[in-house]
Amino acid sequence: MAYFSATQLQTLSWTSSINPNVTYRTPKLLFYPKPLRVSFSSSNVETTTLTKDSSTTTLRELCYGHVQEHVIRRAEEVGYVIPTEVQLQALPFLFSGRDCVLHAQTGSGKTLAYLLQVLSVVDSQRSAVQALIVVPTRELGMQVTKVARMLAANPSEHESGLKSCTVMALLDGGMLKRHKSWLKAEPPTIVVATIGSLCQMLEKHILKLDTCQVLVVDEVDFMFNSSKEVSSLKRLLTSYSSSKNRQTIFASASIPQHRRFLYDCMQQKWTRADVVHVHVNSVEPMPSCLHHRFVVILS
Ligand SMILES: Nc1ncnc2c1ncn2[C@@H]1O[C@H](COP(=O)(O)OP(=O)(O)OP(=O)(O)O)[C@@H](O)[C@H]1O
Repeated sequence: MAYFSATQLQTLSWTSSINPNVTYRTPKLLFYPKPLRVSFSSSNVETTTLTKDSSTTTLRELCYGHVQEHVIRRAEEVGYVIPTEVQLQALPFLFSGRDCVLHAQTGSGKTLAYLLQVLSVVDSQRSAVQALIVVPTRELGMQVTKVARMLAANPSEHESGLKSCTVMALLDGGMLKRHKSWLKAEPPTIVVATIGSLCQMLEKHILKLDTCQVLVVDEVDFMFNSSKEVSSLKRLLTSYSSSKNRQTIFASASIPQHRRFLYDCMQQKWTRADVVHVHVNSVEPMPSCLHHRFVVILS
C-alpha cells in the first residue's frame, strides 16, 4: 500500500508578497505575471524568472484555447475581464485536467474558476450528464445555476443549429417529479445538486454518473462537517464514478486541516494522487477591530 507522509503533499500557497528567488517549474505557469511566493511542502522548488505583469493577464488570455469564444464573450459582457488571484492561479491547473482543491476566501471568485473549467470540458452536443456540481444549500445551488446558465447561453445557437449546454438545478425543495421526467427525456449537460436530492435520483437510477467528467464539491468543509451529508458525500466520491475517470474539484473558503484533507483525498481515492492545493491568502487581512458610529436623529 502506498504511503504518503503529510510533507509529501503538494501545496501551492500564494500571498501577495514578492520573493524573486522562489518560483516553481510548472511550464504552463511561465507566463505568470510577477514572481510569486509559492510554497511547496516538499523540497521540489526551483527558481525561474517570470516576467509579465499580472495586471496585464486577462481572463480571455487565460481561457484562450480552452473555453469557447461565446463563453468568454459572455463573461466579458458581465464584467469578468481581469481574473481574480484564485482564477489566475487555478485555471492553468484546471485546464490541464489536474484535480484541484481551491482554497480561497469567500468572494474571491472560486465559482467562476470552476465553472470555466466545467464549460471547457463539456460538449453540449452530447446527450449525457458531463459535470456535477454538489452544493450544501439550495440558495448556493440557485446562485451557481444562475451563473452557469448565464455563461453557457449561446446567442448564436439558432443560426448554428448547435444545441446549447443545459444546466439542471436538482435542489432540495425543488420539483423533483419534473426533474425525473427531464432526466429521462434528455439528460442535461451540467447538474447542480444538493446531496439529498442527488442521492434520491442516484438511488432510483434516474441519474447516472458514468458519463460525468468533472465533479465539483463546493463548500467542501461545510459538507464534511455535516453529519447528515458526510456519508452520502463519501459514497458519491467513491461509488458512482471513479476518480481515475473524472476531474475532481473541491472549493472552500476554509479548510482548517488542509494537509489532512489532501492526505485523505489521495488515500481514499477521492482525487488522483497529483491533486493540487491552490491556496490564495487574503490580500487584505480582516481588520483587527471595527469602529461603530451612530447618528441621533431628533424628531
Ligand atoms: N474575474 C472577475 N471579475 C469581476 N468580478 C468577478 C470575477 N470573478 C468573480 N467575480 C464576482 O465576484 C463575486 C464573488 O465571486 P464568487 O461567488 O465566484 O466567489 P467565491 O469565491 O465562489 O465565493 P464563495 O466562497 O462565497 O462561494 C461575484 O459577484 C462574482 O460575480
